[in-house]
Amino acid sequence: MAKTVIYKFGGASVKDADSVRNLAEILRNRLRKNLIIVVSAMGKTTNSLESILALKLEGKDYYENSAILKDYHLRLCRELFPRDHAIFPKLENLFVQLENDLEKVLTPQNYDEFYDRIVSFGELVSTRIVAEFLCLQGLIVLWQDAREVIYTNSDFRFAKIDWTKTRKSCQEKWKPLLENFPILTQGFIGSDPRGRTTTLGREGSDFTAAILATCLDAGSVTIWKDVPGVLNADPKLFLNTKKFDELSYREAAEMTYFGASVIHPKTIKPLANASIPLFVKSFLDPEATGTIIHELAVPHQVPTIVLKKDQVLVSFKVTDFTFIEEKHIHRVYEQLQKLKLRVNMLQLSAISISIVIDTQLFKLDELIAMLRDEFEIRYNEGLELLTILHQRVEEIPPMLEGYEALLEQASRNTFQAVRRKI
Ligand SMILES: Nc1ncnc2c1ncn2[C@@H]1O[C@H](COP(=O)(O)OP(=O)(O)O)[C@@H](O)[C@H]1O
Ligand SMILES: N[C@@H](CC(=O)OP(=O)(O)O)C(=O)O
Repeated sequence: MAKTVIYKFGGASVKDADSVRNLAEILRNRLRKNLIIVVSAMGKTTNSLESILALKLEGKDYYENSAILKDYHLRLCRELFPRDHAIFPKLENLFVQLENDLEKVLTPQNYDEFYDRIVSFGELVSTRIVAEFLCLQGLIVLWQDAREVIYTNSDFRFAKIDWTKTRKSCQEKWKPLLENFPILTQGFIGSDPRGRTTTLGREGSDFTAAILATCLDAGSVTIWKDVPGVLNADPKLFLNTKKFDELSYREAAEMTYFGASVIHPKTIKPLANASIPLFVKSFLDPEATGTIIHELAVPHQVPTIVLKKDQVLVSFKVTDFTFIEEKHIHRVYEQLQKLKLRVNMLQLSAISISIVIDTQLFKLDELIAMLRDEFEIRYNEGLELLTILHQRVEEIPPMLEGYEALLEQASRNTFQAVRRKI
């Protein structure tokens, strides 16, 4: 029996009617049984839903924003479907459901759970539209709810996969279906033991593709992007980028760890463990080869630049004239763990611990509140974390021109700086 193949289409590949038509063209010659198509929310829908949530939390009127979001999806559908198509009442129902959910009580305490219920809507609506459009084109796919197979714990917004349960349900529920039809489903979402909607972390649809691939012993995963493949820097930020034809799992994992947003950081590990190749291909040039990520003995050593925005540098200084000891580091890390904050860069001096973390609503205030009795705490927001892998010395100064470097560190293979525009 043919192995399952997973395709993942992100927000950019379904951002407007032409993009959805393009997706259908990509599938026209590729649609087969044992294919899962994972689709994200359309365009910047997840960001829009986050803005609606932020307004609601501040007690402000979000009606205009939700009307704009509804109008965006409706306009897209009007370009794709005849006026009397069943997608229109379906869309209407989904938006009524969103409005009802938005009317419930939101507090900082239930924010994460509320967030997951609301933002998952982006994927639920996009998959309905794409599935209906494919069927209209004679490309028959089965719409399936990812929450019926992707099981997680209840860490809302950053839910962890229950691999045993997920594998079992993939094998029992979806494997038989795949023998007859391709399945189209949502990225990014799952459900907790109480059936509540969870999400896997922003940009988590790539990870969904990897989870499904692992649990269904797939032959490959292809993520369709608006770039020719994985490049040695983000082409939206840097000129003269070079495409990797192939990368080892390790190299790709390292790039994503430091923030190369082309692939979600959790995607590589499960695929590497199961030796499932990951293809990164362009939805704008689907016949081009793209990048293959697989086992590769010889690493590239090509200088690779990764830029992570929205960073905060926090320094914890001991106040009692002692020096930094293990117990201080332990205290800071303990609190970071409680808040589920990951350290992107760490530097120790005799009297202080400096960490760089992603900006996240409420979390910095909470961290400071937890540790202010033990340390003198300072922080700088709105920073960028620059990482250069396989750096050449002459490449570093131009990267810092026009910037103030607040923190720098280098090893043989990696240079990092936290920078801010002067
Ligand atoms: N090293 C890199 N190689 C290619 N693209 C990169 C790299 N680093 C960042 N990117 C960015 O990743 C984007 C594609 O990822 P993303 O926008 O998350 O796709 P989607 O949401 O459609 O899945 C590209 O448009 C590019 O700007
Ligand atoms: N829609 C979610 C999940 C996702 O992965 O989206 P994309 O594939 O467009 O990065 C997000 O924006 O976070």
